[in-house]
Amino acid sequence: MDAGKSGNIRVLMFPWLAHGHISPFLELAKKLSKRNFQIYLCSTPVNLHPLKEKLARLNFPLIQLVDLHLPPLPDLPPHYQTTKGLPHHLLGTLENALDMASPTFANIFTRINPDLLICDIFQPWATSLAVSLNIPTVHFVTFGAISNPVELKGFKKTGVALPNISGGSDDQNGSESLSLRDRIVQCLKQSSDIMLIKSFREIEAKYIDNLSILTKKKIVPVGPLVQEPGEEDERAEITEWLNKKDPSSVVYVSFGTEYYLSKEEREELAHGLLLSQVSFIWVLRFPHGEKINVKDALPEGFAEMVGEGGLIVEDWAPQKKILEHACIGGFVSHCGWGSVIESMRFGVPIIGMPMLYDQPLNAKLVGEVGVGLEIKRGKNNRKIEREEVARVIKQVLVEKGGENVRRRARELSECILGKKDREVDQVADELVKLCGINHSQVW
Ligand SMILES: C[C@@H]1O[C@H](OP(=O)(O)OP(=O)(O)OC[C@H]2O[C@@H](n3ccc(=O)[nH]c3=O)[C@H](O)[C@@H]2O)[C@H](O)[C@H](O)[C@H]1O
Repeated sequence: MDAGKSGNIRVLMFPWLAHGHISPFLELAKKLSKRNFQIYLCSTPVNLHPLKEKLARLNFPLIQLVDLHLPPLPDLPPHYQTTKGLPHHLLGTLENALDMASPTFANIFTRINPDLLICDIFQPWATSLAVSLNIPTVHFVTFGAISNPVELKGFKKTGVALPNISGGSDDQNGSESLSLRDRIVQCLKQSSDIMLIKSFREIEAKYIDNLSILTKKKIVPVGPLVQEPGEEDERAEITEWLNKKDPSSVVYVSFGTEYYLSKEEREELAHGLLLSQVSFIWVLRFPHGEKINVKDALPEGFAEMVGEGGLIVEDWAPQKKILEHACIGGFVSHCGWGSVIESMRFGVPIIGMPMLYDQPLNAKLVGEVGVGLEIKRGKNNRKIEREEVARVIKQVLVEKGGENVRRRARELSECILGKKDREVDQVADELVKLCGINHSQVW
């Protein structure tokens, strides 16, 4: 970096191709651009297209979206170049396709000539490129410190598979691409001494400190970074249904953008919702090309039994808008990190139903912070059971026993609101120091 340079620091941001990663990068880009950082956000066209329209409506002149075209692969057409809606068996293919795009990324990098690269921890070749050009790299971890990257073995302890996104196994059984753990370790070894994380000390202080010791880096929390619901998220039919419900009387059910319930899980969840007698709004999603119609996807006569007591939303729902609504009293969630933080921001207690990756650890954190309870799986078969689903929903939303959780969720939401953007100011300071440029920032 050129210490003599002044003006706006130019940041190239390069998240992994997942909605749950791109959203936090975009929110950080918005906040840094308001502090005069020039941001270039790089991803595949299918990931950037919905952002183009949104950013055009909002006022972020210092954010530029940069298309990265992956090499054409027979089973990975352009609309599959994202994890959103991608059939699970293609995750490794997507990871390999991104690796194959490293020369294209190198051309983008040299054309933009950034002062700083903010990158995910799955693309070590991007970090290597920056190091070779003497440009500092900062990694931005979009999941919690509790599931910190260095202790990936923790995922095994919780009995869930690692994301097989690298095509190879985590045990590096000679697969042609790097294992997830190797990607992360290589990234951490090459990057600068600070690492950003989408978290905050009020919920993760001990895990953030532990991560700093493990990685020997200064861990800089960026705060909750929750996108405030905009008018564009309005879905009149959903708002109309919610407006008819009493305060805190409805449970919202969603499993993020990458997990799809099995038939058996849908059955148990559906019957659990019926048994709970709590009104619900349930986002029902299927991978591209595997969509089932709602009538066949749910138990026989479910719609008739539920009547106005439940609303099924297919494919996509305005999650922040729903969580913000006064009638929502709980969130049955897979505990993806983005959903956990959003539920905390809007003060909605979580009924954890973790599935994969970091989600069991996120569910553990939710319990430790006191803003939710976890649906325990069957002792022998670790399966979801309808009676347990109903028990936890009723406890969190209705019963006296859930009062502490409901109160703690409200308290944490007020704490988050009171923080404003304190963490982002510190992030901006750290990046200016790292780049050694007289950055003209006013905030
Ligand atoms: C970091 C990684 O993100 C992954 O993303 P995933 O999409 O599964 O879940 P979230 O992180 O909750 O992210 C999901 C995001 O999609 C939004 N949404 C989802 C469904 C919908 O119908 N409408 C919406 O607006 C939601 O508001 C959230 O922002 C995995 O969790 C993984 O565990 C986590 O470590």
